[in-house]
Amino acid sequence: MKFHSTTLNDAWLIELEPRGDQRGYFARTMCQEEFEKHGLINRFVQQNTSFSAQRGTLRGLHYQTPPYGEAKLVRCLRGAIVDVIVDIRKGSSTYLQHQMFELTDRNMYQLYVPPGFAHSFQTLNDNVEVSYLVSTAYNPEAERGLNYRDEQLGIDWPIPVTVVSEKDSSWPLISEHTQPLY
Ligand SMILES: Cc1cn([C@H]2C[C@H](O)[C@@H](COP(=O)(O)OP(=O)(O)O[C@H]3O[C@@H](C)C(=O)[C@@H](O)[C@H]3O)O2)c(=O)[nH]c1=O
Repeated sequence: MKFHSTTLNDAWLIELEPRGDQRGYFARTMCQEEFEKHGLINRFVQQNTSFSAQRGTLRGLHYQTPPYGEAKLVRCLRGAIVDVIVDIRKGSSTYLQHQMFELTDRNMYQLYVPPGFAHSFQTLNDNVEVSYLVSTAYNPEAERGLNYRDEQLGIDWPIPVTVVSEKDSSWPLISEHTQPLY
């Protein structure tokens, strides 16, 4: 695995290193030792998969409040997505900055999202499957979101949003929060 730093503190774009032969390829997608060497959380408690039928579907931006913050390791198994993450850690020098990454079933990239980040993705084609590991169990009481239309975030979604859950269209704007986000 190759670890590429991003513009955001502690978030990493991880490039798989496939070993090819006449059958196809083999690649590691997570390695406790290599993750530890790079200072990444290397213990995951849940693996999730989601399928989105329609191009333009948006999920997010989601996070869990402390002490239930999660690291996520995200990979697109079918189709393509743009994955957008936002640093919501108040003391961080990249606070409220976001970055967008294209993850596809071909490009061998996966994204490591540290705790204290809001996470989202938009699908770039129909029938998209995304799989991700998380380091903390799902806790509905700690579940929060940023609004994908929040102008303060200024996210330039690459294509029109076609499908979004009611929950995700109703997250408050950052300016409406009276407490720190994270
Ligand atoms: C996340 C999650 C949801 N659920 C349930 C709640 C609900 O009934 C159904 C669908 O949940 P959601 O609408 O939150 O699914 P979704 O919008 O796909 O949520 C996911 O979005 C991406 C962007 C992330 O970063 C993930 O961590 C997760 O929050 O599944 C679980 O049972 N366990 C879980 O771990």
